[in-house]
Amino acid sequence: MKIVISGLGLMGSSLALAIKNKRPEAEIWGFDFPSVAKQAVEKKIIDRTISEWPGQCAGADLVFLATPIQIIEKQLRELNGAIDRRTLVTDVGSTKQNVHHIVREINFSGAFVGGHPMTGSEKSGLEAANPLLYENAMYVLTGINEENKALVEGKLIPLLDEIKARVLILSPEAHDEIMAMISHLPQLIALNLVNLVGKKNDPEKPFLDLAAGGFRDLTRIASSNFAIWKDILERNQDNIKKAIKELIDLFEKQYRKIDDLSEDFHLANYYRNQIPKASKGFLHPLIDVLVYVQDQPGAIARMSNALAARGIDIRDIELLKVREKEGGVFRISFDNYQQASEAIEILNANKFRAFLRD
Ligand SMILES: NC(=O)C1=CN([C@@H]2O[C@H](COP(=O)(O)OP(=O)(O)OC[C@H]3O[C@@H](n4cnc5c(N)ncnc54)[C@H](O)[C@@H]3O)[C@@H](O)[C@H]2O)C=CC1
Ligand SMILES: O=C(O)C(=O)Cc1ccc(O)cc1
Repeated sequence: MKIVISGLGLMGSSLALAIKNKRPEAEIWGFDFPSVAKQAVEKKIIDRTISEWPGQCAGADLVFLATPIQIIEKQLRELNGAIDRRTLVTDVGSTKQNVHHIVREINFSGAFVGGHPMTGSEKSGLEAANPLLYENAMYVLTGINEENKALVEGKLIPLLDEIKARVLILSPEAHDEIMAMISHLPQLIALNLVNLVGKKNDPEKPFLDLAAGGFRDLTRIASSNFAIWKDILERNQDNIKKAIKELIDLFEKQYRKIDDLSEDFHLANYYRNQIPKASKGFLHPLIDVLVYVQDQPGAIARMSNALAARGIDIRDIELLKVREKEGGVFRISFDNYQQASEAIEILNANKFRAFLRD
């Protein structure tokens, strides 16, 4: 199977690693700026680079576009005429009506289905790649039709199943409306909250020093990369403006009855409990613990066995830094603070150095 991934940043590199883990026989071709593509080959994230774009995409089984949204749009136009309907092109962009609009407008020569994995992070670039990023993540597909159905069902969905993503089919319109509310509005809320408080911070009144769990939970994504968000906000601006208005209305109501919010708390508790616990949800970030591990045989097994023996489930793991002969720093992530603190206790008792990540 020949798979092309354009854009070897957080989403593209993580996808490449996940596919390679499950399908070692697949040939993964990567496309990015030459320096990035070269690094991706050196780190064995991809098998080979595309040196002639779009020509070398011809004959591929699958092409994933994982660049910023405006580049996805540009590359769709470039691929037009270079591939035929035997190649299924899909993207991982955060908005969907825009890409379907282009596919219709140019009468795209390949097969196309929209995609949006509901996973990611505030980090970007190939260094942030994580082979487990797609595991248990919802993965939206849009615009399945008679023309692309056989390839979507025969090639794309089986691959997504293998990397343990959970496919959900939506219309591009429903996708963009939902994203405005559950992804794009939260991004703006995080920005506003951090900026509001950050501007007031001074030595006399150290707002930021005191910012604890709730503030941190709500604002992790404030560190996101504007290069990605610029396009998202532009492409989904109508839905986002509607979402902002609705939020302002809610705030105005609360402003008028700040002493009587029991109903709001009641409802919020009820809805919050309905977010599926088993999937990587936006409002359910994992709690990270950093662990120093000596470069000794079996050290990782000792770490995971110690936690498994006490019934603590590691939800994600990543090697952050490694020095030969000295060992490395692992990020291990847990479902909640309680499990994370228990894990820290167990690991420290087992002679690891573990602590909560800021
Ligand atoms: N960051 C996140 O959490 C999520 C992002 N997405 C979507 O995934 C896409 C990629 O986002 P990330 O991986 O976060 O970004 P990133 O910044 O980590 O990676 C983007 C990659 O595209 C490459 N690129 C940029 N312009 C290019 C060009 N002209 N030609 C070739 N390569 C080019 C960059 O060099 C970089 O390696 C975006 O469309 C975003 O909307 C979707 C879900 C989650
Ligand atoms: O880090 C997080 O929790 C995110 O929400 C990241 C993210 C950013 C953009 C998307 O389209 C999807 C996910």
